[in-house]
Amino acid sequence: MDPKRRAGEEAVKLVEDGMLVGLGTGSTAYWVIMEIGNCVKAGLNITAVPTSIRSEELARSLGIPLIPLDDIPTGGIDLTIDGADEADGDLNLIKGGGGALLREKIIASNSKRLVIVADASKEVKTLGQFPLPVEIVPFGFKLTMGRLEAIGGHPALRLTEGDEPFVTDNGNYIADCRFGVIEDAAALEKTLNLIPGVVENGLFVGMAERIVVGREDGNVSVRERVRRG
Ligand SMILES: O=C[C@H](O)[C@H](O)[C@H](O)COP(=O)(O)O
Repeated sequence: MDPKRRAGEEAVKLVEDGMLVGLGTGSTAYWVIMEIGNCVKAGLNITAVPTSIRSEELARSLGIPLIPLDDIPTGGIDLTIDGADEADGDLNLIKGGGGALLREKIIASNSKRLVIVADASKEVKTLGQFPLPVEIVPFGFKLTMGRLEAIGGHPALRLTEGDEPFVTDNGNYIADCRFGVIEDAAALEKTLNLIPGVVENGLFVGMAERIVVGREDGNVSVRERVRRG
């Protein structure tokens, strides 16, 4: 079985009756949503909120009950299960390879628990090999990219296969940045979000509670965040 599928199915064991569940985005979260769909068909009673239009469509097609975000209290999501592009030893993450980082971060920051599903390729010692997605507004995007360049981000505008700017679910662009090794993810996250024109960035610092990793040998490993201080 695909390691991503194995991780997804294992993580869904954390979903309990009555929960409000955040549905992630991407090829690993796909398996989470599929498995939640199976559980709902088998009688699991949950409601869910999606992190992208793609995940919303998939969830709807599977009959997973969705509720509008505006109908839930701040911080009211019980559990969100989502993928990641990189996860370091402290479970700090790079997300947004699929362009869903803004909605994912809003959902994650309103979740009591964030559980990450991944295959082993996502585990890294230090973040930064995967280009860091930064969501920027189209207005003045070249100026904003100049600011990202000035702080060492070497930004590249994400393009579609047709060479048009990739547009997020929120109508924005993505600048994929190469900062090299990211020693202080918390500081970089803040610095980026202070640049006018930047909406959000793909660094998720101190948010994930645990990571469920599907491995090629058929095993699944679970690692929890060590709380410091
Ligand atoms: O924008 C996309 C999300 O952050 C994904 O969760 C992330 O890119 C990981 O996706 P995948 O599981 O497909 O590698």
